[in-house]
Amino acid sequence: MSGSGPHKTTIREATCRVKYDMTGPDAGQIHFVTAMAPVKVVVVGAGVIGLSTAVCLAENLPNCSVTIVSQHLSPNTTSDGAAGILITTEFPDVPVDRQLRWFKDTFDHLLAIAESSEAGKAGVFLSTGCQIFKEVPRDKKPYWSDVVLGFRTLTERELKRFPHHKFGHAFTTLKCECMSYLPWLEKRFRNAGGMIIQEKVTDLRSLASHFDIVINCSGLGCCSFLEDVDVEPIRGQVVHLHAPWVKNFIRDADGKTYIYPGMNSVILGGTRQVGDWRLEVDEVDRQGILARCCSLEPSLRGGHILREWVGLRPGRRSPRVEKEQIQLQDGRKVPVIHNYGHGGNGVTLSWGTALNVLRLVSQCIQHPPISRL
Ligand SMILES: Cc1cc2nc3c(=O)[nH]c(=O)nc-3n(C[C@H](O)[C@H](O)[C@H](O)COP(=O)(O)OP(=O)(O)OC[C@H]3O[C@@H](n4cnc5c(N)ncnc54)[C@H](O)[C@@H]3O)c2cc1C
Ligand SMILES: O=C(O)CCC(=O)C(=O)O
Repeated sequence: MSGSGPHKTTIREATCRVKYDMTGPDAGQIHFVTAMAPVKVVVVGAGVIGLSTAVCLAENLPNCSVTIVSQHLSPNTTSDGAAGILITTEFPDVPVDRQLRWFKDTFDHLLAIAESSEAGKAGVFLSTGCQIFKEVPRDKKPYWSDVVLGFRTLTERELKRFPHHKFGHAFTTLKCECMSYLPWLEKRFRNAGGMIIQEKVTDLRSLASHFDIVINCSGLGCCSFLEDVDVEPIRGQVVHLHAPWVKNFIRDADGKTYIYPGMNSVILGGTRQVGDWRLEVDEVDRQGILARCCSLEPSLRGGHILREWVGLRPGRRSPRVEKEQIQLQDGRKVPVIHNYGHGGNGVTLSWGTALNVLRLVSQCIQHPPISRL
């Protein structure tokens, strides 16, 4: 954090932390908390990864105070523009059972929201459709098939809709629209006593000098203060179409063409341009997206464009969810927990990787390398 400190920066309704109810059943714990200063945790980033992580920590660790420091807030993060469909790929450097847990934890968390009266406010709902393949895949049943609902193979009759494709899956998954979900999470975070500071971090070390534990959820932004040669942008362009008659999603398994009906528009995608930092809408990309999507779902030709958007996915061979330690000049060792590099799967893995961070922070608190504890 820069020398200006939290009070001189843009603090959005900074709320005080009132974790313990003096009159509640946990009144006995008040003594403990007031006698011991809370562990000060800072989360860098307020996209879907940062907010999910901050909520998990603030709601589950009563002896921690949690602050988010973020350059951009909703609706100006990459997460805000994501299609928000829960679907995953396989990362090469993470054991499959760990990836499965990240996905299942996220799915179960969002399914509970979709089934609750909060669903509309949070922008989370079930979505049914199919994923189709131009060639029959070697692995006909992906490792995540039991996480989604009603997974099955497409019938020959269903496949007739897609003459250029030879195989397909049908299933029900979730769609989590971050334009609604992020403000909803932000409110939940503030209700748990969390504080948000809008500021750019330029150096983790100086941030660490103000906190006991640092959590890095800065997505592609980590490039500005971290040396990680594996991180690169993967540009994605989408078109929002008004076509309310389209109810089911269609995804080409190559990941380049998809049609995702949402609350207010159908999202058509996409592009995956590795190393491309351009944020402007590209005319040629738009024509390609429309042509490919209309060839899968010809009725889209009757829709009209509402808006277009470009985002840069935080590309990495595999997400980085792990702990390291940095040593400050005064000798103090501060744990830094990374949670970034989710590529095109950040919404899909958001709650699962946040819970993973919660487990890592809990270990730090039980075995603190923090000199003041
Ligand atoms: C077109 C498109 C469609 C997508 N569709 C899906 C989908 O359907 N399903 C899915 O799972 N994923 C999807 N994704 C991927 C998803 O958007 C990302 O994986 C996800 O947004 C990453 O979240 P994040 O919180 O890590 O990053 P971001 O949303 O980029 O958030 C990073 C945060 O860190 C802050 N920050 C960065 N640097 C600094 C700094 N130096 N100091 C302070 N703060 C900093 C930023 O301001 C921001 O608040 C899509 C992506 C694109 C581009
Ligand atoms: O891959 C998909 O189909 C969902 C959209 C997405 O995740 C992306 O464009 O990054």
